[in-house]
Amino acid sequence: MKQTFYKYQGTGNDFVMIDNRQQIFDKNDTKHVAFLCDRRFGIGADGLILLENHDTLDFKMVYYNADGNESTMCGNGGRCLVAFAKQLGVITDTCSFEAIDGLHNASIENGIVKLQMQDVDTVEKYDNHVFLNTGSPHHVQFESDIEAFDIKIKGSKIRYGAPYNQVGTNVNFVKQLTDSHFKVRTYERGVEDETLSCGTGVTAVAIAMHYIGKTKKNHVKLSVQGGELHVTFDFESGSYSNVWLIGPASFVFKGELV
Ligand SMILES: N[C@H](CCC[C@H](N)C(=O)O)C(=O)O
Repeated sequence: MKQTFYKYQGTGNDFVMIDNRQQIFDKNDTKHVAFLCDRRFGIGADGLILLENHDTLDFKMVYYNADGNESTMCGNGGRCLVAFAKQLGVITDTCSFEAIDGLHNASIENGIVKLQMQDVDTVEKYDNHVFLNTGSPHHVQFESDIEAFDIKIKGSKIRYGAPYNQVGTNVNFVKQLTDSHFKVRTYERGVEDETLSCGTGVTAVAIAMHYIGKTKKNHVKLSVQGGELHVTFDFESGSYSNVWLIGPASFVFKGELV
């Protein structure tokens, strides 16, 4: 049976997108998801996203990492899914959808998607890093040689090491550029390599930098390998709310596998 696949990318974090409102995709076939994401034998992507119907909201998001396993929230994927839903005519310029971490509001204008992320009430500050969950788990630490260090070696060591171990975490390396602008490179769990951008990752970095006092701003710019993202938030009595991830989401390709 012919299946139509789309590809989108958000600041270089790329995804195979499937309109699964008819529920025809086999969600348990991990090998098939990994094949579709394979950059040599398949279509190639950091992850795969299903758009599904929802009883009360505009749609539902199901996210898989490139390793074929369903995973936690993908911020760039969520932004791309909003653009995909608009292309399909499921929405016009605003929407609300359900993802694995709950409800998300979003808007799209001129290819820029604003995605509301979950509130963050807990930020763990350690001597040399910060850990928090922005819909996916994120380890955040400074890296002075951010252009030239070996992210795959350093990132996988942290991702698989204690206390994260097999379940793991995403690992974000940060360099401060100004009082509200940071460079970020991310080693992503489930891709097991650097991605050109990580949406929940830059959201974690923005909040972590504010939490440890490296920025006093509540609008932070993050420069990633694949472009630029913005994160805005409110901070009150130790909690972060009204958190928004803002950036471009672009259609790349539509095709069929027979
Ligand atoms: N690899 C992540 C999920 C995707 C996160 C990233 N692509 C984003 O944009 O947030 C994890 O398994 O925790």
